[in-house]
This record gives sequence, structure tokens and C-alpha cells, in this order.
Amino acid sequence: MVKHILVTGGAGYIGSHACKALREAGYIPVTYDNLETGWRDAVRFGPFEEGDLRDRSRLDTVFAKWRPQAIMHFAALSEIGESTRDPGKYWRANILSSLTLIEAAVAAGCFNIIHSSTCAVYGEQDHGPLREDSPLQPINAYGASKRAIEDILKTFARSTALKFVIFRYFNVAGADPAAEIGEFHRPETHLIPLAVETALGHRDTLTIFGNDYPTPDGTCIRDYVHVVDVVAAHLLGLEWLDAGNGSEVFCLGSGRGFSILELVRETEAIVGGPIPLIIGARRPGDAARLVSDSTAAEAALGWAPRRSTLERMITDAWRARSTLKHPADPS
Ligand SMILES: O=c1ccn([C@@H]2O[C@H](COP(=O)(O)OP(=O)(O)O[C@H]3O[C@H](CO)[C@H](O)[C@H](O)[C@H]3O)[C@@H](O)[C@H]2O)c(=O)[nH]1
Repeated sequence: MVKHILVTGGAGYIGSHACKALREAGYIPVTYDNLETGWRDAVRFGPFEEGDLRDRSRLDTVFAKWRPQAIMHFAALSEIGESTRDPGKYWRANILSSLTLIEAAVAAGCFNIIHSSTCAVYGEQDHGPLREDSPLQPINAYGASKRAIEDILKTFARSTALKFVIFRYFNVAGADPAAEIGEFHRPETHLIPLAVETALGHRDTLTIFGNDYPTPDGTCIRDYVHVVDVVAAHLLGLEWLDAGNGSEVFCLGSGRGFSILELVRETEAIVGGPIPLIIGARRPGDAARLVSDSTAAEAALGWAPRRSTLERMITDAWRARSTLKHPADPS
């Protein structure tokens, strides 16, 4: 029997890549998205149900119609800068939507959920690579709201039949290697798309948010992981829950950290154009260094970050950006 998976945020960047992977693996991904930050054009691999996660009766209707076997919960507001400027917006959107979804799922008897968490739950830490048991000390409302959703899931898993796999992603990057879908935000705030667009000459400059961090070149260090590797982990997570395993939390990263300047230089080399830089102020809410230890996901799920080299991520992002029309642009 074909399995239906409810994909919240399926019109967004990671969600649309997950839908493609699900479809290729024989599932039917049912996208549920309010199109606040996602794109109708990105929903290509299964049915679309437009709706807001805070709308319980709409969710009940969708659960009754499709009877999904599991949920992949990508939908969230996810801009660290914006979450620092407007924390209330993040608490309202992320907590209320996740809580409503979880209650609707349990009421509908849909007990398996794969949840998108983030390395932003860790905040500023001065020891080595971050693991599942590293302390959670978020320094922005985005990370704090994601930590709270993890807690909500844990309490429901204790009191109901709900089971979860929580993936804490590090910096998801790259795009579908076939360039059928890509990463599109409006406004764009993420480093790799901005660097690629600048190297292509679509933007005049790239501003680096602070070069006085306690890192070797003074710019922030991040662990970039290919979106294709991230969605591959989600399929393994589905199988993990299907096989009767218990709820788990896994970090998903490449295990390697790169500074903003290293990433800029690599993008210039790959795309072949200069990236004129402006050194700006620090962006509030940014940690100096976030690098994963993803050995737990590798051991339990058999996952590996196969495509997560900077070269592949930048190349795939570049190809998608050059091939696809931005969904916000007029046709
Ligand atoms: O124009 C820019 C954009 C970004 N940066 C810097 O580049 C790094 C990466 O920034 P991104 O905005 O690309 O990514 P974030 O680390 O802020 O955020 C990403 O990782 C987070 C976890 O830390 C969340 O999961 C979030 O949703 C995801 O976008 C940061 O140090 C940021 O300050 C710049 O210097 N200039």
C-alpha cells in the first residue's frame, strides 16, 4: 500500500526537497503549507493542501482525507535575525503551529513525526563539536522556540502513542542536483545564496556580519550540510520509526566547520566572479562557532553526509539559481 506522508512546509526549501525524495522512494508526500514563506511552484511531487497549521479544523479535515502514516514537520519561521528583532512573532508562529499539529496528529491516530530542529538550540558554547547531549542554551528566539517544540514533543511522547525523530540540522545548503527545485527566499538572508548571487553579478556586495569573533579569521564558523543529505536522513528516520524503534534526537551536519571568509573564497573560485565584501556589524543572535558531531545518526540510521562538501553545495546552489526562475519574479 502506498504510504502518504504529511509534509508541513512542503512548499519551502527543505520541505520541497523532502517531497522529491519521498516521491522517488515511493511515498506520496502531501504538502500542507500556508505559502507565507513557501512557493506554490515548489509543490510538484504530490498533492497540495493550502492551510495554516494554527487552523485546527483545516488540519483535522486534511488528516481525515489523506490518513497519513507519518508527518515531516518542516514548517516554521527560521530567520535568526528576524527572530531577534521580533521574538513574539517567532514564539507565536512556531509554538502554536507545532502544538496544534501535534494535537491534531494524535487525535487522528497519526503517531510518527519527524521534526526539524536546529543547531540554534545550542547557542554559544566553547567546547568541541556539538552532540545530542550537549547543553541547550539558545541565544535567539528562533532557537528557543525550536527547543520548546522539542520539549512539547517529548511530553506528548510520554503521554500518548506519539513517537518522534528530532533532527537538529546545522546549516542546510545546496540544492537538488538536477536543479528541478532550489532554495528561494524573499528576502534572501542566507549566506550561500547571497554569495552565489553576488559572484554572479546579481548583487553588488556581500556584507559580512562581524569579523571580530574569536575564530581564526574573525568570521563566524558554520557546519554546512547538503539539503539532499538532510532529506535522506528523513527517509531513514521514517524507516527507523516504522521498524518500531523509539523516539530519538539526532544532529545532522558534515562535522566540518568553515568560516564565512573561507566560504566566500570557495564561492568565488567555483562561480568565477568576484564577491566584493563589506565588513558590517555583528548580527545579534549569532553564535561564533556551530559544528556538529553527527556520529549518532551515522551509527543508528546508517546515515552519512555524502554530498556535503563545500564544492558540491555551492555548485548545486549555483546551478539551481542559474537554471530556475525565482518563484517571486513575474513570468
Ligand atoms: O549576508 C549575510 C548573511 C549571513 N552572514 C553570516 O553567515 C553565517 C551563516 O548565516 P545564514 O543566515 O546563512 O545561516 P544561520 O547560521 O543564521 O542560520 C541557519 O542555521 C540556523 C542554525 O544556526 C538555522 O537553522 C537557520 O534556519 C538557518 O538558516 C552567519 O554567521 C551570518 O551572520 C553574513 O555574514 N552575511
